[in-house]
Amino acid sequence: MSAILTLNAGSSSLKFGVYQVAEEPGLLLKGQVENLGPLARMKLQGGEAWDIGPADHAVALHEILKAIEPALDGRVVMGVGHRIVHGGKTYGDPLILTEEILAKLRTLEPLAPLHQPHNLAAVYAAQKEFPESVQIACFDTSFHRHHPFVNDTYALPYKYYEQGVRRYGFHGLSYDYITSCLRRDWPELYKGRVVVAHLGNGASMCAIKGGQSVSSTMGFSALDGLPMGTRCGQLDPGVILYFMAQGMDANEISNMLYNDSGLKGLSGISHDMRTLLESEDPHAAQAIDYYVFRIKRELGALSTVMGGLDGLVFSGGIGEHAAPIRARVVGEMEFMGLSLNAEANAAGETRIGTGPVEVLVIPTDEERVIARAVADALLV
Ligand SMILES: Nc1ncnc2c1ncn2[C@@H]1O[C@H](COP(=O)(O)OP(=O)(O)O)[C@@H](O)[C@H]1O
Ligand SMILES: CC(=O)OP(=O)(O)O
Ligand SMILES: [Mg+2]
Repeated sequence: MSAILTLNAGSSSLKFGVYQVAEEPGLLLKGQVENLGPLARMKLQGGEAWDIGPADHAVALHEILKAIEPALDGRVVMGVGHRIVHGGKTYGDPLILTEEILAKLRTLEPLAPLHQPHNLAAVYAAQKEFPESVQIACFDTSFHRHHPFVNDTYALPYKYYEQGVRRYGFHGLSYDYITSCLRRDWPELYKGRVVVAHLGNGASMCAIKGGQSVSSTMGFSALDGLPMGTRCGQLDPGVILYFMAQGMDANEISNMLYNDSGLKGLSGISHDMRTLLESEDPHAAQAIDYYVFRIKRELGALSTVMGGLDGLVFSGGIGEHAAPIRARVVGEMEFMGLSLNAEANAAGETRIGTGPVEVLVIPTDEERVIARAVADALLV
């Protein structure tokens, strides 16, 4: 008997899935270590959750390997699928990792410092733990690889585009999953113009037309676009020049933009939307206002790119669970044909709009997209 393991290192979590090998992989166990930092928690799908104390990605992986043993129940892990956040301009489709490819992926670490090093560390750990398994990379950038040039470039000297300074876009495994749900359950909408808002600790939005990514709010790195838990989102590059002129070096600037900005930096309270929504501090309200403002701005821009909007889908930790954020976005975009069914939104239903633009909440499942890719590789 054999099994598939999936590992998905996000910026605040390490998510995993264990599946039976099949064309449509059969789920055996799913869970995550969330809130990485001093107070991390292990959570298994279906309820069980426990504190594991301080945990970085390495400790989380160790805990996960312990937690999956009963689910494996003697099955041999034949394939481990990894979310690899950055594939650069070379890598798109899922592939079996070799030392040579891993070396190339390591060169992309500076472009995604909150993810890529942890993604690759998980590959080495899995190779050691399951020596008979193949390691499959599934790239977060892949869904966006076919953007039209105008959505793929910056207005820099062209040689930098050729060097790979491009708008890659991320959260592609999540968008891929949501698109597969639309194709199955909302076939008319699937053919139309949809904006998906993946609002997790990292956050981006994507314009998807006829099932294809047209434009994403994220670009060269996972910093651009929406403000996030600790990342700044869209920023005038002049601000970076100003910091440099003040004597800050690249590490200091990077640390500020990736770790100390976004909801955390603006509120001075927390990176976690739950804490901000509960807070009465006016700085929490200001950070939420900015968050909602940017989502609305991007929704307008992405709709324009597609020539209109047929549906908006919320996903990711905040998109799936923060009803007040959804209510504000939808309520403040009525002029574009969005309208909220407040009861359905508060009750956590899938369909929360009253039309004419469809508004949906679809929980993402990056693990399933990864598991399908591993099954494809194992069953050839
Ligand atoms: N009930 C909730 N209300 C508001 N925000 C929530 C809620 N549950 C989770 N979140 C937010 O979701 C974030 C985690 O989202 P997730 O997509 O799992 O993260 P990651 O980017 O690490 O994959 C948390 O940081 C938290 O801000
Ligand atoms: C790319 C990215 O920001 O991922 P996550 O939301 O999982 O941190
Ligand atoms: Mg994530």
